[in-house]
Amino acid sequence: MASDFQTIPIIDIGPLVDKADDPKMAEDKQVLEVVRLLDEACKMTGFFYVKGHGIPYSLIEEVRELTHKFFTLPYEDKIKIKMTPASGYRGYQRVGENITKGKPDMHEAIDCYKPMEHGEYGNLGTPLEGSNLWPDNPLNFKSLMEEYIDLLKDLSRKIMRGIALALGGVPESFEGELAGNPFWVTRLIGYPVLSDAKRSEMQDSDVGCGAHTDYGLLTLVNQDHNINALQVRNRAGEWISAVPIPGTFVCNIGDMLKIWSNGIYESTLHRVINNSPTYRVSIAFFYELNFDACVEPVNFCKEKVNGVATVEKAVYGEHLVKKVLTNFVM
Ligand SMILES: N=C(N)NCCCC[C@H](N)C(=O)O
Ligand SMILES: O=C(O)CCC(=O)C(=O)O
Ligand SMILES: [Fe+2]
Repeated sequence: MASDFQTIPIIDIGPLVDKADDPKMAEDKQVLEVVRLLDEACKMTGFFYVKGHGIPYSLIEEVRELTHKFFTLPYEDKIKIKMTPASGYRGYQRVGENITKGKPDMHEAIDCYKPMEHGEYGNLGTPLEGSNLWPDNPLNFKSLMEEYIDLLKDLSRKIMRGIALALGGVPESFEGELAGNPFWVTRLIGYPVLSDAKRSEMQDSDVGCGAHTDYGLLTLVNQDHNINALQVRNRAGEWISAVPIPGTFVCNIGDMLKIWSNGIYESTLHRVINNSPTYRVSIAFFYELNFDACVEPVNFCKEKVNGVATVEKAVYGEHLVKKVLTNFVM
């Protein structure tokens, strides 16, 4: 259960990243200390920063710089990769097109999903079938993003090995049938500057992204420096800023991990409000389960609450498709 946290912990995951593929990782003192910190963070806040992750600083900066460049292009250029139902909901969406709890969000974005072949998951996958739409300007956009996504996939797998241990499982708990072929989502997001009048009034309609939880296992957010916009809700209902810490990722757990852990870890509500005079970019990478994975509370997490399941099971792909179809009314 989330607590009345006032700050979000920073975890140096260096030892976990180094030893995540070592068969003896679960006996390593330094790894176990990282695991303990992950457990505490997942229980207390559902959010934490990671440092010592091994992703080059220059790459982290460059993906945001290129994303800034794309969003400054004229609208006619951006809609060349327009997101539609026919594109598998992949591509560019303008400000206001994404909807959270019935209200348009004040952000534009490029949405990407793991490529999916026609018929790969039967009817379950149909709405998301396709491959990603990348702009041809900036020139190296596609190759840079694909490199970034590959690295974040592997990093997430390693963090999930730590989280598996934290919950009392084996390191491979989130591999094999459940997440051996993990689905992923990447959102490149831009939050425009509000007019001065709006900034002083701050109406509801000026929310960059309304309060929501993420859908899968683990999210890694790479956000612009010097703008406090991402906010996380604590148990008392206060919104706590996830202030940018250059070189780190903000990590948070999603709905599927809440189910698997029988609610021992919760997917914490968060929102984005860019009330600053500067355009803000963030790259959110979502590491998920196998698209067709059916997830239910694992026995050893049920045992911790008298053997009772406190959450409903779900098929990941169904949960995602339902969300995507209500996020965009087209
Ligand atoms: N894949 C994720 N988590 N996307 C979050 C998108 C923003 C919230 C969305 N409109 C909603 O209502 O869920
Ligand atoms: O822009 C951010 O900092 C977070 C975005 C987010 O929460 C999401 O896309 O799910
Ligand atoms: Fe989110």
